[in-house]
Amino acid sequence: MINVIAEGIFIVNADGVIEVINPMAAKFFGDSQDALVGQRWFHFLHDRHREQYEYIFLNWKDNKNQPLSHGPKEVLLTRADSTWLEADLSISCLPESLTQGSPMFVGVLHNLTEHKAEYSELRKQASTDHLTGLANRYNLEKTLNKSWNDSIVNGQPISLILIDVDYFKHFNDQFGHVNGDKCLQKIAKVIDTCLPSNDSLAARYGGEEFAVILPRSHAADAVLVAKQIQQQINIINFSELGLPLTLRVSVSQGISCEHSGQYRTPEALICSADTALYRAKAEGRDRINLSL
Ligand SMILES: Nc1nc2c(ncn2[C@@H]2O[C@H](COP(=O)(O)OP(=O)(O)OP(=O)(O)O)[C@@H](O)[C@H]2O)c(=O)[nH]1
Repeated sequence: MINVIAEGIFIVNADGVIEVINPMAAKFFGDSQDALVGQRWFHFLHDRHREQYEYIFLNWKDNKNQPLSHGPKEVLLTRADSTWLEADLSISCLPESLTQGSPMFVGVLHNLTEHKAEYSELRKQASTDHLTGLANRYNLEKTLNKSWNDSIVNGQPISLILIDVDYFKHFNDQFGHVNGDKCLQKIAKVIDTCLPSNDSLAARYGGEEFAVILPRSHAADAVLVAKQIQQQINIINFSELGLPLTLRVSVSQGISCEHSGQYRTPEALICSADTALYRAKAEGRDRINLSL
């Protein structure tokens, strides 16, 4: 039965030496069944887990109370060809009635590689805006909370820019929603290229509104980034979409900066940038307003 089962199964003695191994477990360990029998199974664990299991197995004989059986735990295998494989490992002590009194253990391995890849893809999708590829609002709020806490702990400033496309309804009405989407993609790309550091984040905040988090940045640094965004957006070319060569878009931007306890929460920082953005709109658009 164990030869056809889709999980990796191996049986080891009290020294951790493999006595029986099924084809799936042999595949996980990266060698033939014959070559694996007689080897200590924990030698195929990544350093991170090897010492722990070696210790448990080698001490088990002196301390029979030490629990060795456990349900699924994530481990990293270092296979015979030195590649890695992420797996769930369960270990159970076989009843003595089955092993003629000598202690034996059965290990069950479940390959996690596909789950991990799917999980990381799902995580990526859950935090990304599908139209622009920027971080979505959920990701923005999560990152802002983290950056905010880091800044407070380290006594560093943090700035936030809110960016809203000007007269975008007019753009959609005149050139169509599909071109509107392409325009948002171009704007997102520009904003992303204006980020000054790896820990800055550009996000789509909502419809035609974007946000930039600038950890370790004073207001003056944020103004420089906003100016760069303004200039680069002003020169976006839409001619390859078949739109007029002279077409120009602009954005209004509101900036807030926390540097010495002005704001009590990340939400207050967002509110303040929003008020500054509102003023930038009211003052005529295509401009940057700094919240004081
Ligand atoms: N194409 C497209 N349009 C969007 C999207 N999300 C929001 N919009 C449009 O963005 C427009 C926003 O319009 P308004 O809130 O009136 O703002 P505005 O026309 O940009 O004017 P101001 O912000 O005052 O300068 C609306 O027409 C929305 O339909 C989107 O994902 N794609």
